[in-house]
Amino acid sequence: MIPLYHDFRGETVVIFGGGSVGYRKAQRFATEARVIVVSPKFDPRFADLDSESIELIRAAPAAAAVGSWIDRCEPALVVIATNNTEINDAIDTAASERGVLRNNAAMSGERSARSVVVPATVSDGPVTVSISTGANSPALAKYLRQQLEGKIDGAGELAALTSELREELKKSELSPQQRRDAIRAVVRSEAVWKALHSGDTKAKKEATRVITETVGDWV
Ligand SMILES: C[C@@]1(CC(=O)O)c2cc3[nH]c(cc4nc(cc5[nH]c(cc(n2)[C@H]1CCC(=O)O)[C@@](C)(CC(=O)O)[C@@H]5CCC(=O)O)C(CC(=O)O)=C4CCC(=O)O)c(CCC(=O)O)c3CC(=O)O
Ligand SMILES: NC(=O)C1=CN([C@@H]2O[C@H](COP(=O)(O)OP(=O)(O)OC[C@H]3O[C@@H](n4cnc5c(N)ncnc54)[C@H](O)[C@@H]3O)[C@@H](O)[C@H]2O)C=CC1
Repeated sequence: MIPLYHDFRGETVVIFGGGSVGYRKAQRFATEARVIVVSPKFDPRFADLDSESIELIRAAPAAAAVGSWIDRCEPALVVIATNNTEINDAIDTAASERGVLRNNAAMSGERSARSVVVPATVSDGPVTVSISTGANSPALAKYLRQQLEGKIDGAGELAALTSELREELKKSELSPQQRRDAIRAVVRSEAVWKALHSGDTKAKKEATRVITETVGDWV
């Protein structure tokens, strides 16, 4: 399996099943997408959710009706998380027939076309590290995520800083090779990471110094 990143802003995600798995996936996708959860019962934690992006629909669609629910919601992704195997299979088939991406939470192992896996994720700003065990061991994915938590602190800020520096470098006389060397030196610099971790404003100054050290005068 090859990981890809998908921008869900402005998109709809439909989740069938409002149990503990439906709740976790709803929280996750509501950070970007509009989320619709279809379920006859909801995990009590949904009542405390303060998110305008999540709509709860109390219904228990029959196997023959799930396709029309998908047609009405026009989702970018369908999450399959009911405790009813027959319904889960019917949703999987209906989404597949429509060419809609689906995340089947009730299934492990090999996937077919457009059947995607949700990885465990560690984020710092726009930087995300995702862990998948190829749909073999979710508990291991979670454990590895916990081990990585806190390890990428500062990466979000460094992404923003290097993005700014790349623009500045493009305006200089440096060759493309020199610009690449400069950016590579900045992201590897212990002094830059140290400045980011201490939360002061010296990171840009440090990065500028590292670039000069690497390629000479450039400003
Ligand atoms: C295939 C996949 C499909 C998908 O959902 O995309 C899938 C499937 C299944 N999970 C099951 C169980 C558990 N899942 C978790 C936790 C997570 N599961 C997630 C992803 C995935 N789970 C995908 C593979 C990802 C990969 O490639 O590694 C995470 C990473 C992301 C997320 O869902 O948000 C999230 C951790 C988030 C975090 O904390 O960072 C825990 C741990 C816990 O609860 O403590 C348990 C109990 C322990 C255990 O059983 O391992 C079962 C059996 C259900 C049953 O027994 O009935 C199935 C179905 C089956 O195996 O048949
Ligand atoms: N991917 C993952 O991380 C995990 C997946 N699972 C699997 O995911 C599924 C759901 O697990 P849980 O949330 O723990 O179960 P749960 O029993 O807490 O929730 C299932 C929900 O589905 C609803 N439901 C029943 N019929 C429905 C229908 N026709 N349409 C819509 N909703 C319907 C129920 O009312 C309930 O709210 C199970 O198949 C389980 O094996 C379980 C644990 C983790």
